Amino acid sequence: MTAINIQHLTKDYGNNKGIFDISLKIEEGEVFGFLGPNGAGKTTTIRNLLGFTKPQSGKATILNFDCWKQPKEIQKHLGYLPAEIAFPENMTGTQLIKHAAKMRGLQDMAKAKQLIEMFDLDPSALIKRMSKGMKQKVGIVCAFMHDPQILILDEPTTGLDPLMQSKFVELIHQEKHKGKSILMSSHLFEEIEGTCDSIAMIKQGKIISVMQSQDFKHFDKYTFTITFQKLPDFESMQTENFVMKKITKDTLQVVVEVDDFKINELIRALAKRDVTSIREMKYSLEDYFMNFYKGEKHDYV
Ligand SMILES: Nc1ncnc2c1ncn2[C@@H]1O[C@H](COP(=O)(O)OP(=O)(O)OP(=O)(O)O)[C@@H](O)[C@H]1O
Repeated sequence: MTAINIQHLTKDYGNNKGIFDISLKIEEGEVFGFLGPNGAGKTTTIRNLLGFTKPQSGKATILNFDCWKQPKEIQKHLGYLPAEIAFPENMTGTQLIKHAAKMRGLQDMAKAKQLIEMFDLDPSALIKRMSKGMKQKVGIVCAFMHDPQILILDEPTTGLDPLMQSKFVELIHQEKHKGKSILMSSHLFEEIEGTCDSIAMIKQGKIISVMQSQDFKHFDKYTFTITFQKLPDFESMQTENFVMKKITKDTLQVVVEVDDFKINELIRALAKRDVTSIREMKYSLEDYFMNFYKGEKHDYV
């Protein structure tokens, strides 16, 4: 069964802001990454799924329930982590978690306890005294504790330190293993690259591409900016068999792109020369997608 089905959804805020004719399908048991730069329309799409806003046209369903007309039915099966959590500040984390459980009629707090331990959270503090990361952990407990079939997570690792981010990835793997359907938004490719079965990219309110994991997992290129000490080394490097993306004589700098299987070759080439610095450049989201679509597929618009 399709877990989340978005068909031709449009929410136009004017001035080209909003989402326009968005269609996406997330199948049962699938982890789906929703990627896009700031302001691209990720939260707007998610707010429509939650039934918070009415689309001007199109339709979204979760487990075949209409997101706008049947949000209560959906709630029973849904865990939601908002991008910006607005908690009542005068409660402690424990009170809030208990309150959220009561609202859901949840008796069994075993999973909540397990999550609190996993994320090393002390929920006894007042929420207004909590750091952003601690609040995020409380949000994660509330989103996952009732073991929902569907999870919608809006920028879930915001505020988490690297250790906690990797715990979060572990949690996603556990939930996926149990057959949960997960929609996860992010503006960081690396964040969802390792967890998602599919990734959709949204830009200026439109879906510009959808990729399956077998496509993006095979994309392993690295880009390095290398600075040489001496002109002859800088010049001779250009005769080596590497893709030079940029050559700057003034600074004796080259930008080299290599496939992961050619890394050793690059190291050998550099060992012969006097290098003053080498820096790996992270691909931007768009670079990843643009590279992927170069040559192979042409549905990039
Ligand atoms: N209620 C609203 N009224 C008017 N414009 C809005 C409203 N909500 C969102 N927008 C605009 O719609 C666009 C999409 O916003 P949205 O919050 O969906 O982006 P996002 O992809 O979630 O971004 P971010 O990564 O920054 O959270 C933005 O230009 C935003 O300013």
